[in-house]
Amino acid sequence: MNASSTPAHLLEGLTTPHVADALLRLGLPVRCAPATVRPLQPGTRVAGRVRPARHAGSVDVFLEALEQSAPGEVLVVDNGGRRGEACVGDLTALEVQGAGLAGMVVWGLHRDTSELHAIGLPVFSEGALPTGPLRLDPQHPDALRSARVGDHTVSPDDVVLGDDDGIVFLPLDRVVEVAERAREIRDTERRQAELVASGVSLRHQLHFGEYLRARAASGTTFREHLRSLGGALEE
Ligand SMILES: O=C([O-])CC(=O)C(=O)O
Ligand SMILES: [Mg+2]
Repeated sequence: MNASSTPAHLLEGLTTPHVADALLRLGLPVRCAPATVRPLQPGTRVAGRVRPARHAGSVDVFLEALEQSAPGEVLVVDNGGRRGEACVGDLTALEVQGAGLAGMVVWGLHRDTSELHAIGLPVFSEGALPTGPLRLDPQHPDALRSARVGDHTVSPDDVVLGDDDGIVFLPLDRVVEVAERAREIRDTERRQAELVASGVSLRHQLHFGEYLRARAASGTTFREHLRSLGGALEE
């Protein structure tokens, strides 16, 4: 994969809502991390191929994942959303950064918050807790092959995009198509926003009066109406 075709490059200028809407339009599953997975630092963005690791009480699984990783990937840590322990901190972040990865997304908690701010690696997690793990469980057989994030299981066949709205996953082999569709949606929405700012209401742009009449006459839904206009907004 050359630099101009990396997932991060293809997704440049797109937000997670643009990508989520593109996935929906293309009939692909819209897989988001739970809304509790937030960027440590507001304004953080991360994009890259998923490098999964399932944590079982020790950071060695992260070191092992990095042995198999490539620069530009994003370490996706599955700690089962555990609330009783942090599983990544400054040392893990430094190692991830040193391996050239683009960031870390954690379904679970982190610690060493002030050091993480200083390191500056993009980190998304569900919050902080002082204690690391007090357990050591057997490693899951798929510990380096896939990671669960909320309801979804992701692997190196997936790409992750994160920003202030959270995290969305998309299939690696569809990134070009998803990005293209997301760009169309973004451009349509930007034009609509500019028009609103210049005094043309969204209701006027979306022929809202016609929709209300069609709904009364034949039960047309707003989504059907938008589709008939080729509009954006909801998807
Ligand atoms: O010990 C841990 O669980 C993780 C940690 O603090 C670090 O990576 O610095
Ligand atoms: Mg630490």
